[in-house]
Amino acid sequence: MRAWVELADRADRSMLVRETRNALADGARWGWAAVLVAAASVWVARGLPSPATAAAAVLLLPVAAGLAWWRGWRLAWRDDPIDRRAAAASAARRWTTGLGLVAAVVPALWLAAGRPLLGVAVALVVVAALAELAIVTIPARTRARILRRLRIGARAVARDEAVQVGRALWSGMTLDRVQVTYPADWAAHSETRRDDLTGRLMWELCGPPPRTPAEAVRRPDYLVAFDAAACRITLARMPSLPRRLAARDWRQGPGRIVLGQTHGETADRTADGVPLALYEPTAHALIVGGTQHGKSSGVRAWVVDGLTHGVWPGGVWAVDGKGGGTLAPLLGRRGVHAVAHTPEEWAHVLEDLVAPEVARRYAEMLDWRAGRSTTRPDHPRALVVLDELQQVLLSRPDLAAVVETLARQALESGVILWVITQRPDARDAVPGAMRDQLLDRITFGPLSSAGAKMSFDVAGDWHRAMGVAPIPGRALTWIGGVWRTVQVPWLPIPADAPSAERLYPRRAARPAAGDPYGYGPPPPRAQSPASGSASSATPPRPDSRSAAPDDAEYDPATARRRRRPQ
Ligand SMILES: Nc1ncnc2c1ncn2[C@@H]1O[C@H](COP(=O)(O)OP(=O)(O)OP(=O)(O)O)[C@@H](O)[C@H]1O
Repeated sequence: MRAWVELADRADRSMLVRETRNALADGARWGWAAVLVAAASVWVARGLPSPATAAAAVLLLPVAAGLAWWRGWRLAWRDDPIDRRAAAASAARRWTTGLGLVAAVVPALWLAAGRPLLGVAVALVVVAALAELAIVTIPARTRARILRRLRIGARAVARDEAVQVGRALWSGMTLDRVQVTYPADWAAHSETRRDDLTGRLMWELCGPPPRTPAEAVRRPDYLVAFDAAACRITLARMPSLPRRLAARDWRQGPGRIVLGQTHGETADRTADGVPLALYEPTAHALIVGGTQHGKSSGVRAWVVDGLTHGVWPGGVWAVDGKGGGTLAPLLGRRGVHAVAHTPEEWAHVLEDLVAPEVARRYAEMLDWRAGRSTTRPDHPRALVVLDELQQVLLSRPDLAAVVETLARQALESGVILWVITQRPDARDAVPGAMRDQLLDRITFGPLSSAGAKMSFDVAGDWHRAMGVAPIPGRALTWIGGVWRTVQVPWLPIPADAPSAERLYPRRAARPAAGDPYGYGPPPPRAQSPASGSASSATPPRPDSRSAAPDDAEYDPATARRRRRPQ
């Protein structure tokens, strides 16, 4: 019994079984309608042979019509005309089925009474015709059903009959694009209203949220675009991406990282037929995703790509709060200042290496802007990766002040922060002061609606995050106001795959003796103006800036660009 129930449950969940059942049901109804019309035509053509049959038909048809009307009225007497019409249509379909059945079975029985073989042959022909009709009309009926579902969903949210669903483009039974037009007086400006409508349409198209990874991988991905001027929403299906993209040197030119393979229309360039999303970091980034979806591996690939393409001329520091070791292959590489795995190392890197460097740069920038320095500071872009910052602050709450200072001063100092977390919706996963600074957003795998909202609060468009499948390395990015789905390059660890070594920066010279982590000597501590730095000891007159070799405003991005190797 249990096995049967489980089998029935699985059949219910199977898209194929569901479509086949719908097709047979719909097809049978249409088939019965065809049989009914054919039977009536034959009957009329033969001159209404039997008065008794004619009388039965005359009686039966009004009874059927009356019962259909009554059923429709009873089912929906309280509701609006749309529901009433839908109920009446469903009742009419059932009655057509019943009458069609009578129209097919009665003559077959009548024939079979004297000539059984002929009766069986007629029955077989009817069944075959019905089955064929059901099969041939599967695509048309599936399309009509999908559009009907969208119409019902859109109207339920808009509460207005003027919502129109149309201009659909199809590939077979797959909906590639559809437009939903809403009335001009509909409250489309309200974010919750838009979210409701998009959520409902996505639900109708993609089904309920997936329960297993396999379901999620099969789930289609649609992009939603609002056109306020035309009062229109367009849902467009995203073509699928590869499940793995091997890392390589894409020759994207200096200063840019290859985020991954994306869809043709959002690609920045194509390399060997692969549409690529490129990234030139100018803001801090929040990187989010459930466990094992490829966050740390993706960051490793991007850091390495950046190091080998001059994106981080100021170098990289990494604080691995999980201590998982995914970033360990970066240790000792050229351009990598430090990778910290333990609480002592986190403190050393943040307090002794990163904080002084940021403070020094910040002081130089202030001196320049205040006119106290004649030399425009040259701050090559550097990167600090903070993986599971929550863990770091849990073990070392004393580092909170350093982290807060970083959040305030890093960007102005030409230092970019990448903050990685598994739980964007957890309280204190990322300190509030820092979170507001993380403008670029990247999520790996699917998110809960709360997680999606927290990750993409900047966009007000969070429902897009629901469509990304839990494929390792599959990410959704919100950078510079553009949504992109990418498959991030997979860069193995050289210890596992020695052939990957050539993609990493070369190893630096052996660490000096007495250097516990192999990080090299810390950079000089920042000196406050009061302590007598070169620039503050003899503050130049305000107009001395005009004598500077380059008197443009200080801009960390420009400073970084000037230093970028060609
Ligand atoms: N870009 C990718 N392409 C294909 N597979 C990947 C990719 N990135 C990661 N993987 C696979 O997913 C596994 C987990 O990756 P990773 O440790 O980076 O995930 P994570 O999200 O950081 O997980 P956690 O938060 O638990 O550390 C890897 O061991 C690898 O097998």
